[in-house]
Amino acid sequence: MAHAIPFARMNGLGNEILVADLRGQTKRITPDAARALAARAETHFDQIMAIHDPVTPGTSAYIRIINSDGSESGACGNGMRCVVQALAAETGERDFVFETRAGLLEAREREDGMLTVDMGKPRFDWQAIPLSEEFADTRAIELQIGPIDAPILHSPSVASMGNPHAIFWVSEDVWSYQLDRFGPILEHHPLFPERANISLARVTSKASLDLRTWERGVGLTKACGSAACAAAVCAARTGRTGRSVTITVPAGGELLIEWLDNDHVLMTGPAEWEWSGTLDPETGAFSRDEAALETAS
Ligand SMILES: N[C@H](CCC[C@H](N)C(=O)O)C(=O)O
Repeated sequence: MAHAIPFARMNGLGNEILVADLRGQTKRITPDAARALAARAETHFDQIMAIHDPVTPGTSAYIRIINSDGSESGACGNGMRCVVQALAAETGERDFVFETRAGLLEAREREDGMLTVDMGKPRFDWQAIPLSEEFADTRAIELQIGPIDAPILHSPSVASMGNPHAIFWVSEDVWSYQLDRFGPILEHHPLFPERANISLARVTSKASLDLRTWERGVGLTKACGSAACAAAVCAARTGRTGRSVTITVPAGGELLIEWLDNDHVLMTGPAEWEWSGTLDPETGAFSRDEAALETAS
């Protein structure tokens, strides 16, 4: 591999993340490389967080977010926590300002090792999400799946956290719905010209909810940080919860989401390093570091 770059396999509450270091060079991870990495069990991922040199002065890095189908997103909460943990370990710094396609965001590693990312301000206007037709009130839009007179899922809240989200409120266990069947249909629904992340949320108290997500460009994942933020703000906005919510995700872990008075959404949770290696950003060929292999064997 002539052009190998370092990367780390990590996860954020089970959301499978590759953090790739492209600082100091102009190369980008190609969609083909992303799909090749996603197709192999060892490197199968939900998102690649590609760290590039900063573009805007005063920022720590520019982060490109790549889904497993090779498409790009403006936000990835779980991946951003992984980036913070990796860079904090490398530099000893705790506070960072990152730039993504969706703008600037601040993040930090706390003393207790938890990672907090300021996911910015949610957007609720229909053009920002975006929707393909006008809805004056996005707290509940007209969209349903199942029989017309007895829909299985209906009236989602929609929001943008830098990426599009639809949140369907359910009263049964989030596992009792066939999200693997409905997810792809709703992700590609004509109402969402840029497709959408589709979540099922069950409110369990005024300060907690269970969440399961079908991710745009990926499929079912074990957790989705930006969906957790979207679900929390939509829950607060519709009076289902207060503005501070603990979200339980399928892998069993928890994220704390706080919607501050200044409209910013803070997400706090863990990240975990699994192993490191090098990869070719053009082909996706990779190898694991020997030290990691020794530890694993
Ligand atoms: N796993 C991510 C979401 C990735 C977003 C992506 N699926 C899209 O919007 O295309 C998260 O923790 O926020």
